[in-house]
Amino acid sequence: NYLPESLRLYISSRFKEWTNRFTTEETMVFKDYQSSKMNQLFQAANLYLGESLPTISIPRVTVEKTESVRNLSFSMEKNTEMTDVFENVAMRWRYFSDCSQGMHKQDIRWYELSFHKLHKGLVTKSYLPHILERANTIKERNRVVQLHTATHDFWTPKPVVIQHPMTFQTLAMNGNLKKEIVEDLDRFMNSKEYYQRIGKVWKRGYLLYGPPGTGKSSLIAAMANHLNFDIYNLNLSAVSTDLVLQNLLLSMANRSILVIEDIDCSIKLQNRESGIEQPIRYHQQNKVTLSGLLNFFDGILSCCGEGKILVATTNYKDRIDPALLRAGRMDMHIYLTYCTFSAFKQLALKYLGISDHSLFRHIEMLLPEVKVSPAEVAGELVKTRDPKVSLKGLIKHLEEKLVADGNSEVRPRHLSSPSQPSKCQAKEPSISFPLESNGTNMDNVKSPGPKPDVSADKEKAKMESKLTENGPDGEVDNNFDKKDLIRDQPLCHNILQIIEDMEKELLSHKEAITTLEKKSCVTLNKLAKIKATI
Ligand SMILES: Nc1ncnc2c1ncn2[C@@H]1O[C@H](COP(=O)(O)OP(=O)(O)OP(=O)(O)O)[C@@H](O)[C@H]1O
Repeated sequence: NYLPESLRLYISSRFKEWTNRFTTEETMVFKDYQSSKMNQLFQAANLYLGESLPTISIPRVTVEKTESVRNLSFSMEKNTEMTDVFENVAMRWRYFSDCSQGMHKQDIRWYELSFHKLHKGLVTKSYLPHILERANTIKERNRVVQLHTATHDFWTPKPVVIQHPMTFQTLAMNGNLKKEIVEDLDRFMNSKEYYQRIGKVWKRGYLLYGPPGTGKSSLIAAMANHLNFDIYNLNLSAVSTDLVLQNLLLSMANRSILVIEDIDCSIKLQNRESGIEQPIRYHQQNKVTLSGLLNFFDGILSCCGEGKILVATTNYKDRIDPALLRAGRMDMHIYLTYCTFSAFKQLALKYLGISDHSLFRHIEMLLPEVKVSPAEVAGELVKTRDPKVSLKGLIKHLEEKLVADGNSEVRPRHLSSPSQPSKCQAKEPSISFPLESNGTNMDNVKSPGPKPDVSADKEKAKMESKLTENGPDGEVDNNFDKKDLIRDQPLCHNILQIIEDMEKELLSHKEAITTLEKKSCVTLNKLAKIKATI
């Protein structure tokens, strides 16, 4: 205390210098944050050392398991040390943590790595790169698939961990198609150097299209699980401008799948060909345009990050602007179709644990005749665990659908065009024909025509009842007087018009009945054939 401080500091630094001459050890420090940025070497060391901690003898370790990782994580306790051996050289690691001084107190953490000074070259040139590479592998292995959604023009800060059980093993799909998709994904993932060599951006676009319930969302989940990629789900109609769209894309992590579901619902059809650039949403303040979207596919997607996959889904491929569909934007168009027998067998194995059954033959005959989605088949199979009961339920469902599909096409001609409604629609004919042959009725088939005008109907019903000498309920109307007609010219004119309308309507009913009879015969024949085969 008798010496001035500057002199004390000088003496202590010279003393350290002098003692260092005799020490053979060197130490590197890895702080968790460097200039307020996360230090990648600290993180890498954390993962790398954590991997060997369960295998070495160490008095205390911290173990944790969080939702965002797959496996247990081990880390060193404060002020403890361990030794790692790399190329026969001992590397001594110590872990420290402390509380920072100042206004905002926060934890600071750091590792110290000590080694013989002769091995400094080995540490910087080989050991540290090895740690970084190993940490990347561990990170990938530990990763769980997360779902990011965009709200208020940003990705949600807390993504949801998806534990979707759908994988390519459980996805029921025509064997070849599944194989082709998996091969395409694997080829893409292993082609980073190839893309670089040919000067192409490392990205791939898939268009999934097909009727509802044919497994488009399930396929996306299977892709994400296969690649262990996060999913970024983008609803274009919730994005306000092209600029926001760009920012959203730029903030996506690498190795992720961008999903745009129901792309046909978000984009104004043919807006390029018409020459008028329409916003995707029609409210005035929204300005995401098709050209914005194309730039987004070609430009931004091309320059940011690597290994990006884009998946767009639609139920109606023909509603999408061709500009979006061309190769380079959508490289693979995957049509997901109604349930085939091969897909059914996969579902039966998954849901009932059976690979064959005497009822399979019946189902094999029915499936090509019925438009049924895998989702519907899965819905039937999941109802009970008893294979026989479950398969019988499915057969009943398929038979009912077969009959309904066949008959729903049959309707009086004038009703099939909603833009030209019949003048005599009040009674809603034909739609609810009961099918006596098999007990199925058509009550659930919707009328395509507009709702009838009830007041006008009452008037017509009155006229018609007079003409037919029957009341609206089919009772005989004895008050009808034919002399009234001769006296009243305008009334005659109206009646003639009604007669013509009724004739037309009756004719169309007749046609419908004939077609229905034919269809019923075809359906009955089909069922008879299936029965006979069984
Ligand atoms: N190919 C399939 N293999 C196994 N299960 C399937 C398949 N397709 C559909 N399913 C089952 O049906 C459910 C609904 O299917 P999914 O949501 O994938 O269909 P989708 O084509 O995306 O339908 P939408 O067009 O209505 O969004 C799934 O959760 C899954 O259980």
